[in-house]
Amino acid sequence: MTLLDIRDLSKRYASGGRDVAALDGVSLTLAAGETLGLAGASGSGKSTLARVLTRLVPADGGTVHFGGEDWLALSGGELRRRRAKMQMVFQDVLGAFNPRATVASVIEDPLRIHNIVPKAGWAREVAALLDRVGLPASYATRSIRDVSGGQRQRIAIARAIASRPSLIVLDEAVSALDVSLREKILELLVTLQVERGIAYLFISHDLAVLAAVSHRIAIMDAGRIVETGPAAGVIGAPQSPAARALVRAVPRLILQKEDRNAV
Ligand SMILES: Nc1ncnc2c1ncn2[C@@H]1O[C@H](COP(=O)(O)OP(=O)(O)OP(=O)(O)O)[C@@H](O)[C@H]1O
Repeated sequence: MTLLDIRDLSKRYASGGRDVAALDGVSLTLAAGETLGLAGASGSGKSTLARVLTRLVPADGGTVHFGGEDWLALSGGELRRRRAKMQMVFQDVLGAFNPRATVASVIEDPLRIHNIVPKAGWAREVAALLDRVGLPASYATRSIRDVSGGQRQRIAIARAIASRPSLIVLDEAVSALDVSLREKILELLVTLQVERGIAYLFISHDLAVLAAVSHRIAIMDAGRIVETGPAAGVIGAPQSPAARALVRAVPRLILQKEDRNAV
């Protein structure tokens, strides 16, 4: 079942006298429960796509249907309500939080905003979500600034799944972590996906990361999707110059991993 249908999305930026087509006719689909890996060189438009999809910046043209709804046409209270279903995890998104914010308050936000459980149930729900991402319930009272980078990403994932989304957009979500932490977070994400049927748009400049989690991979270059296919195909036999350059940058051993089964 198609969950996300992106058609001909465009976004231009004018900066310093330059006019940049950050998104230049991007079309992609994502099935329920699927991971689509999105790779591309720096500046190819990956983060712009994440920001347009999550409604942080407006598109100039094109359409997005999410769960069958005209996603870019939603506004106000309707958009706020529907946002429960599309969450995001960016690179250290919680690092920008108020240093006095507690872990509990960060995870309670979506419970409150989306009215997931009544206030009396928040503490129990926060404890369950922390447990689900591998952290003790005692972390709830810590300040968000007093936890490590890896723990912060676990908390960001707990916050993202709190509103029971059908899609999570992850933009370089594991890029700041060292290799062993990164693997653990990727395992957690795959387990959560299997348990809850969540689809991921998984953005990374690192094909080795995408090889580990993606069912399909799309390659971006200069605001365009230049290649899409099953992960094993794109990595094993890249067709476009952009995909070939990304594959060349990854050690051979890592790419010998088995492809994830198609959903
Ligand atoms: N707010 C902005 N103002 C002006 N130009 C921007 C802005 N955001 C992005 N761009 C430009 O749009 C293009 C795409 O940028 P984007 O950040 O989406 O690429 P990216 O693939 O995510 O890169 P990276 O991997 O380095 O994050 C780049 O040329 C960038 O300079």
